[in-house]
Amino acid sequence: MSDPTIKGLGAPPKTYDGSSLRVAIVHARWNDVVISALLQGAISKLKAQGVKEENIVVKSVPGSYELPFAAKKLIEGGKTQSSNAAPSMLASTTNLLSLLDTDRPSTPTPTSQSTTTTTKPSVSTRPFDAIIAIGCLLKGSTMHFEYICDSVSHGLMRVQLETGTPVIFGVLTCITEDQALERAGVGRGASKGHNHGEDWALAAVELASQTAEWSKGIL
Ligand SMILES: Nc1c(NC[C@H](O)[C@H](O)[C@H](O)CO)[nH]c(=O)[nH]c1=O
Ligand SMILES: CC(=O)[C@@H](O)COP(=O)(O)O
Repeated sequence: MSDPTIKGLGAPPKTYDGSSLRVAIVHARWNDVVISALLQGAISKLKAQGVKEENIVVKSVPGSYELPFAAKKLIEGGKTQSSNAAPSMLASTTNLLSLLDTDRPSTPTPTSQSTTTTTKPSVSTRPFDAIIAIGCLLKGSTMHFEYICDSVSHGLMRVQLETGTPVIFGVLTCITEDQALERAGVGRGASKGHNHGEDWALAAVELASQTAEWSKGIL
């Protein structure tokens, strides 16, 4: 019998509160069985960490190759949306919110802020505190997989370093379908595996919370 594995994520130094955070998830649509499970895992865990539904924006792109570009545009769009939400414009936040609303039918459209006339900046138009980029790359018969894995991993790293907004690497790079299904918690064998979307949500809340403190010099 083999030794038990030592592999795995250690406990965080503290529990992070996501109630004031705004998070965007951008996901590819390739290999949708896996993507759907990862997306649901990420959304449920974000909510469990206190992130409000109206502060979770979900967008999709065709494939993983599109993720770095989309992540960067969402970060920029969140900043633009925030600066547009000046007090004089808050009466029409319905229009502003529609620019970056979820396109996933299962995630309801935010309504609670749509008629506000307060002069306090709305939490739903603040810049994104973190992005989760979700994709599932499966090895085929050509070098397509290798090129996309390489560009997407480097691209997402570059986006977070250039923008200062954490970008969570939620891209599975799998040789077999079973590897992908098990990492989405929907394995076909006796063990369903573990949904890594949940881990990515935890990473997003942790990095967003730490970044907010570190940026203010709270170390
Ligand atoms: N084969 C996979 C792809 N391929 C599509 C590319 O990501 C891209 O959309 C296309 O080349 C157009 O730019 N995408 C995945 O996410 N997963 C794959 O297994
Ligand atoms: C989109 C492609 O280039 C496609 O032919 C890749 O094929 P494979 O996934 O078998 O490498």
